Amino acid sequence: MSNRWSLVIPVKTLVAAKTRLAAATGPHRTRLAVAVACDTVSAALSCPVVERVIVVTADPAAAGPLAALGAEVVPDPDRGLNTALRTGAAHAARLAPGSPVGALQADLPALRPAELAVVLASAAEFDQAFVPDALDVGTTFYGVRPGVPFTPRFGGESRARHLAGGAKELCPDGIESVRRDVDTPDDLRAARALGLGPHTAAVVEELWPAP
Ligand SMILES: Nc1nc2c(ncn2[C@@H]2O[C@H](COP(=O)(O)OP(=O)(O)OP(=O)(O)O)[C@@H](O)[C@H]2O)c(=O)[nH]1
Ligand SMILES: C=C(OP(=O)(O)O)C(=O)O
Repeated sequence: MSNRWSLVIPVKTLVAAKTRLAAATGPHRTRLAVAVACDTVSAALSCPVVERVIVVTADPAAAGPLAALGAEVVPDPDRGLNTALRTGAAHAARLAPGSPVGALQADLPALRPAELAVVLASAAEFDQAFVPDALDVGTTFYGVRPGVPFTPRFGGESRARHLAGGAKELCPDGIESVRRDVDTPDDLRAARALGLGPHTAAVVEELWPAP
């Protein structure tokens, strides 16, 4: 039994990823998607209550750099986001059956380890818990205590589905970086204002130098 978390981070095949940023990023879209995932995974691995990060992806161009950071990579069966998450959680259960398991979106480029630690400490008090995204529409984190079925309901308006599924909603002050996922240029501006991780900052500074 451990109170440190196994976190599953799903990374979509890059050719299909971050399409809402396509017009803004042109040929740099997939490079930005990898940078964002690298910052998310790095911050998660730096969080003291995270035991391991399991990345689920079918894309070798994402798998390589994320494994180099210290993530374990599990192949994606390519049957959608929630199947990818369940696949990662099953891997976690084999490695550490007594540990809590969480799913964290890969598009949190401003993620701060201390804010993630606040979320995980709070989530550990409930059978199932989740964090709504900054717009209160989607979800950025969903997690369960050891022994509780892992039932992610991500995709689109998932906040309402996680609530309906009985998960406790966590949104204390001071976890902005955990809630700030990046799908659109406006999201990227908001994440930049919070403070981007180094991989994303390097790409963003190159594409849109600060005045
Ligand atoms: N492994 C895996 N990850 C996925 C899949 N679908 C979405 N994701 C991941 O789930 C998170 C949310 O993805 P979406 O917002 O739906 O897709 P996106 O690629 O980020 O953005 P759009 O193309 O603009 O929708 C991101 O971390 C994605 O990488 C999937 O089928 N498999
Ligand atoms: C997949 C989700 O959201 P988004 O497409 O906004 O990243 C979600 O919030 O469940």
